[in-house]
Amino acid sequence: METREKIAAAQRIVVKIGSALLTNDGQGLDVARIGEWVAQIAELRAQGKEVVLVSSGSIAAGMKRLGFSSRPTQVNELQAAAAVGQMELVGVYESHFDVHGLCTAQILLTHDDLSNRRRYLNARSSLRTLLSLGAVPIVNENDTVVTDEIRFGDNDTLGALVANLVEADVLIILTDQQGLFDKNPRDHKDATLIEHASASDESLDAMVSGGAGILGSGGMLTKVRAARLAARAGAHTVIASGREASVIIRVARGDNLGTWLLPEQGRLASRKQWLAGHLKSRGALVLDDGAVSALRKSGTSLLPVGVKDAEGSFARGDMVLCVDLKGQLVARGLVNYSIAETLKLLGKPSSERGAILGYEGEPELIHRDDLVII
Ligand SMILES: Nc1ncnc2c1ncn2[C@@H]1O[C@H](COP(=O)(O)OP(=O)(O)O)[C@@H](O)[C@H]1O
Ligand SMILES: N[C@@H](CCC(=O)OP(=O)(O)O)C(=O)O
Repeated sequence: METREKIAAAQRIVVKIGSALLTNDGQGLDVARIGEWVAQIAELRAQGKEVVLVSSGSIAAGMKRLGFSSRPTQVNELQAAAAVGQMELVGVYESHFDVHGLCTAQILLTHDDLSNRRRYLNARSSLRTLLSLGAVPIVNENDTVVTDEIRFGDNDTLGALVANLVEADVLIILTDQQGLFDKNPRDHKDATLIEHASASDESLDAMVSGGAGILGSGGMLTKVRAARLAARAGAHTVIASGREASVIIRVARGDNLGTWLLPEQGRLASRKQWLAGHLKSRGALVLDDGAVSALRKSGTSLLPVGVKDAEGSFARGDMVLCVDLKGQLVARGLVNYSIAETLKLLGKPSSERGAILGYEGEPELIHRDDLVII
């Protein structure tokens, strides 16, 4: 029987509240319920725990204000709705936290902010400073400056990246369902709740087809993936219903509520966490079986001799995917050579690189410190 002692012992918690829940299925922001979650977060703070809130709801709130009856499809309308709604959202949070004597801080992040190592470190330092000063950071995607290609889109992924950023022990994802079911409960009355599973369990993916509700963006699949991302930093994830009384307090004290997704491995080094969360790649390297097994079993660097093919338009220092001969993802890493140079080095021993390139360069295509196995 699994117990949730590790969750009860958590010192740093990220709470993600989804759009479907926050807006009470489209009826504008559910101000009363937001007040209940805030009171629970204030109680955790009083217990000495640190909490970062990742809150959706700007687009849904802005839609109501601007009179849209359904979620706009045009990017500029989504951006306008987010700009209007974010004001209301943080205003509601601030007035509720103020009642408990807690100060709030708004953090709006984009994909670029977390992909760029320097900005990532800046965001991490700001969040840690805010926590040390006793403020409650409220994070959302900076929807007004992102277009579809570079959006996180759903806030589950953002929640996991924030959990990695602050090295949280637990990520609590509140949504409009009791947790993860073995099939979508909106369509299947006989769906049963999964009480706990390993975050890396691939059989979970087949349970979550069917996408998001009318207001949410990611559905359950992005929550399962977020749990996997958080697990890389050693964090536990609990997916639970935000409509349960005292849900945040109960989950945080280790009650058996919702779905608990466990990390299997220990914390990855901080640089590797950043690599794992770095979602946009510029190309791919196709590895032979020997290279795949060297990476997986021995944790070695990737040498040109084990690479069969390269595609994309990457430059030195860019993120590339490493796939096996069947196209399955094996690793991600920062490549030492451009695509043109990589194509010249394919399959060659590293000792020949000077003669091939006309300069010495590094022996590895990707150094093991810049590589994260998937
Ligand atoms: N296996 C599943 N278990 C629970 N919910 C599921 C499952 N598969 C799909 N869903 C859907 O995921 C929705 C929650 O995701 P979403 O609408 O994105 O919410 P949020 O805004 O809280 O992120 C649920 O309302 C449900 O219809
Ligand atoms: N940044 C968006 C959130 C997108 C969204 O709805 O995400 P999710 O709550 O994960 O379904 C907003 O504030 O509207």
